[in-house]
Amino acid sequence: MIAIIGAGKMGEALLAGLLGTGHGPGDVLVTEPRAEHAAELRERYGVRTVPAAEAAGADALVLAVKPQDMVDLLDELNPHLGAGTMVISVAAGITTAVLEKHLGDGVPVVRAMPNTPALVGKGMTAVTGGRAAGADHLERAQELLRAVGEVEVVAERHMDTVTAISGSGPAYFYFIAETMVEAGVAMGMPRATAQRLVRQTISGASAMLGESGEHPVVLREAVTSPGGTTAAAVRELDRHGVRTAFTDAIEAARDRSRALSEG
Ligand SMILES: NC(=O)C1=CN([C@@H]2O[C@H](COP(=O)(O)OP(=O)(O)OC[C@H]3O[C@@H](n4cnc5c(N)ncnc54)[C@H](OP(=O)(O)O)[C@@H]3O)[C@@H](O)[C@H]2O)C=CC1
Ligand SMILES: O=C(O)[C@@H]1CCC=N1
Repeated sequence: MIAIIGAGKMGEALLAGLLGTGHGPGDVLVTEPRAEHAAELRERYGVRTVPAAEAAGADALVLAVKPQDMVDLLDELNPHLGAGTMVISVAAGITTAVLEKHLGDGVPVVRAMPNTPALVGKGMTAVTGGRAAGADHLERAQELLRAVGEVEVVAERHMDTVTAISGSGPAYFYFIAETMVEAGVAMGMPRATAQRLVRQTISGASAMLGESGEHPVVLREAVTSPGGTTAAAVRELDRHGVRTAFTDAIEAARDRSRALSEG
């Protein structure tokens, strides 16, 4: 049995992803404190919603509450954890040491960082195990998360960088998509046309990146005709320091993830 505590944006994406890839609604319990949202989840997914104390007995317990709510939740769960329960936290910044401190030293914990494309089975998740998590726990966690996309095992020291790159990463692409649509509209293009062009362009570019195995520089060079439009556009991006802005943005996300572990 899998239990998910916190069915917000990420918890629900994992729930929908798991149910869409072979897990039955009878295999998943959900804890959601807001009665109205809990009723929606029961209606939409056919899952059972239960109090946290009951979810704590599941074989795999996924914690998807905000980092700021995590310590209170861990203290609440501590007395109710099942003997064989493995805890998987997806919270940004919350270290395995914090999880172990509040759940007990012998509890197998896995820190994971998924992303919202899990909703459509295209997630990218990085995982790292705590002190009591053996190879079998890490394998079980990977198997569970592979249901919603790809999984990579990383050393814990990389988890804040993972959070900044793949955890927050989808937002950077939506930001670019939004900017491209608005640019088209500003130049007089109907909004629906601009949206269609941008959606298919980003989805096509990302399919090429995923399927060709080429470095992004090679793919960008193939679009950049000598003396052409792309070269003019890239020169403007460089003039405005977009590369530096992106690097600074990713560093800020990493630093925010680190700060979240400090409460
Ligand atoms: N969004 C994303 O792309 C990603 C998020 N994450 C991580 O996932 C976690 C959740 O983020 P996100 O989904 O964006 O945030 P949301 O605010 O959308 O979700 C948090 C959910 O937790 C619920 N909740 C709060 N306290 C409890 C509790 N004690 N028991 C059960 N449920 C509770 C909230 O309910 P209510 O609304 O009623 O308060 C809400 O539904 C964070 O730790 C974040 O770092 C990780 C990777 C990507
Ligand atoms: O914005 C956040 O804090 C979460 C973590 C990664 C993506 N969303």
